[in-house]
Amino acid sequence: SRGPPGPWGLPLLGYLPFIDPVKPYVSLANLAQRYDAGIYGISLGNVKTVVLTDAKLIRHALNREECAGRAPLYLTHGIMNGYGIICAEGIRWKEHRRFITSALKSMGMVKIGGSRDLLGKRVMEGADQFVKIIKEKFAQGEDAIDPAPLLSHTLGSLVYDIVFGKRYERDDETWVWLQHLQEEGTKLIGVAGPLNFLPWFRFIPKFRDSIKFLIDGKNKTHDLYREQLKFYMDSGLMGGDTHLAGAYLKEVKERTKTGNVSTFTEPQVLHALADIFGASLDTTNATLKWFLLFMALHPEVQSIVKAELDEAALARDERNPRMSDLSCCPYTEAAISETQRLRSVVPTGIPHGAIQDVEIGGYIIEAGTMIMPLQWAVHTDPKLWGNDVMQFNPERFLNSDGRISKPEYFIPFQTGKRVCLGEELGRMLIFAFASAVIFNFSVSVAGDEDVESVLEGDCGITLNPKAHKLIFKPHLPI
Ligand code: HEM
Repeated sequence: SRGPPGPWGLPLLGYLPFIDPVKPYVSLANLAQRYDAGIYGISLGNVKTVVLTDAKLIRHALNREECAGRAPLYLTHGIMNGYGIICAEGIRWKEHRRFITSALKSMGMVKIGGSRDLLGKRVMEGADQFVKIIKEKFAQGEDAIDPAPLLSHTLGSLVYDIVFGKRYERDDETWVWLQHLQEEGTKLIGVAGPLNFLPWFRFIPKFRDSIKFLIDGKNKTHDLYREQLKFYMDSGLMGGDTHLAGAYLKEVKERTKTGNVSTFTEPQVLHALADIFGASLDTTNATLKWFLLFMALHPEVQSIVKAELDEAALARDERNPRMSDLSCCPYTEAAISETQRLRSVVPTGIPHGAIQDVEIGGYIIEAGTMIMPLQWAVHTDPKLWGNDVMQFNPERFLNSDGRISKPEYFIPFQTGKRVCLGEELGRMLIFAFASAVIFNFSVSVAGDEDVESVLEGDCGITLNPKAHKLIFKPHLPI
């Protein structure tokens, strides 16, 4: 048996010292150019890693049961202890993946049907909040605005409502605190951070503090969620099919009655709800920040999107976009896809772990190996996308009759056994905010921004643009 080829590393550290800590995905993608099969092996500290950069191999590997585990990372296994859904494996993962998928369907995360319309309307109303706040700011003479905190609040409270059935006011102390934890947490938990690979790093003060922050944060947020669940149980108000917390409580009640609690225990439910909140918010938030930035930098694209949205609204004789417009606004959808391609929000991909030895691309991957589907390499490969691969060009997602066309090697949600289970909700959230903003405002970059640097971004678990301000000019007088 032989493993995939790869570079030599140092004892203990492996290849880690040669990876740019700011842009690990770029180092890993550059390294791929030495190994033309689209697969190579490296050691990251004590974690054996196989990096996949070929879309076909990625599709093949992520479809295999043997590759459906998670990587043995300290931050995921050490902090989450295998609870929840993102880090779970085996029976726990299967039960909760099935449960959450079906609960989200009942809440309206379906491609067609009446419940989708309800969820669509709810999501659109969440996006209107964003528009409303920007208009207020504009009326007060504030023209250059940092979109990040406003997105974090409006998108965040919408997602919180979907998961926990509650909305917070913008200045609520608990809510401000929760947003802060969420943001700092995702910064600290970078997939390629050294803590994951060198467990002894946790004795270094800086890292010890990060871990303390993460664990304290986890415990305190769980206290908050537990209180919310207790309220629903005591009051019997489980919220119909309007939030995931209620769905979980009903399931637990049912299972307790029939003596089949299985993995539906309190810590598991808390971790699962926290996972869904984080997984939906961080990814859509980062995507929207990139989208608004690209719109601001490409006025010609922005005006085509605006015209398309106008036409769709006009056809319905209405003054605002609707979720159903997603199916008749291919250019807008293409602009969103192009955003997801040019700035993969999880550039290293969310790694898997091999549960058993498995052969991929003619090489043996041993049980316990981390499998990294390097989205960045696939999404910036000139052999797939052409020489203008680093340019923002939505047209590459349109076919000759103007319809949306997404190639198989476009994998922002990954593929296979653990493919993002919230893809449809993610698409709805992004379309709602993207369409509401472009419909209402002309967006441009504030004059004094260092665009190059903003575009480089900051990479934690997700890749976000660096802080920046945009100018939102209402299309209609307000
Ligand atoms: C732009 C939006 C989003 C992007 C780019 C995105 C991307 C991803 C990726 C790359 C994965 C890893 C899949 C794998 O391991 O093979 C993932 C997993 C996951 N996503 Fe999303 N996601 C988005 C939105 C959402 C939303 C809205 C939800 C809410 C339900 C969600 C819930 C999850 C969950 C629970 C997992 C773990 C699945 C598992 O381990 O079985 N995501 N997502």
